[in-house]
Amino acid sequence: MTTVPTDQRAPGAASTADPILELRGVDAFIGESHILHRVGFSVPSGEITALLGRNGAGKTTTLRSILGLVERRGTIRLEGHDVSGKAPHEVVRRGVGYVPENRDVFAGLTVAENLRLAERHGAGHRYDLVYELFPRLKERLTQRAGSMSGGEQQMLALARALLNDDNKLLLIDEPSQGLAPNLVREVAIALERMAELVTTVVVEQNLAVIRHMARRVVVLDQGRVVHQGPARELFEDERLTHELLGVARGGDR
Ligand SMILES: Nc1ncnc2c1ncn2[C@@H]1O[C@H](COP(=O)(O)OP(=O)(O)OP(=O)(O)O)[C@@H](O)[C@H]1O
Repeated sequence: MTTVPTDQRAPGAASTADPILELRGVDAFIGESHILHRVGFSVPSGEITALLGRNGAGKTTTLRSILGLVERRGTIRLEGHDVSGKAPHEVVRRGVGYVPENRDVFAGLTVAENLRLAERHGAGHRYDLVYELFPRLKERLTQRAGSMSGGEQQMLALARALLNDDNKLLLIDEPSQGLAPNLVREVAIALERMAELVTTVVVEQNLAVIRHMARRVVVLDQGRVVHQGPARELFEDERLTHELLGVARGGDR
């Protein structure tokens, strides 16, 4: 079989290469609680994989396990390298960008300072792209992040993850949470552009957002993978969507 080099593929095209990320038999623990049970899935490069499931299913814990922010066992491979025993800073240094649910910007610092702090030594920094995708940030470089709207803070968090050109994988937790509908659309468009450059795993409850952008889905329930495959297969099957996510086709959560 001939493998098409990543740089010659159409944006978002399915990859025939090895997965960029692979989880096998991953268990995760928070204190005494056993949260993830034998979680396994693969993330092909060059596309968006959505991590779905009801509240408390284990989506955030899965992202945190990849980063080493919770105690985990099992195998996690990034570009074929086993990172399952690595500390968070080591995983990040291998080119993983993380946008947590709470956005995690430095509220007391300006937009420009927040971006400067995200610069990774040794990487190129894509300021032009960041300002093209998020023109509002360019207009607010001297504004303190804490005084910006929730949507603008989300854009800053995404910009921080996108800034380093050696990032190979972005892990983004609930990007549309708490945003007004017009900002949800803006963030969704930015995410799609970002994913053309960097493989993305996104946790998202808003199915209207995810059904347009995700190529693959992984569904979790009670810490276990209960479904994975092409996004279209799930979203075109109303019964399955309802069974796995508790919503009817076309419905948001
Ligand atoms: N610090 C913690 N201590 C104990 N249990 C926790 C902790 N954090 C999460 N959990 C539990 O782990 C399970 C998975 O939580 P997680 O946040 O990963 O789910 P989620 O699918 O991201 O949920 P949501 O969609 O509501 O954000 C839940 O039952 C949750 O109560």
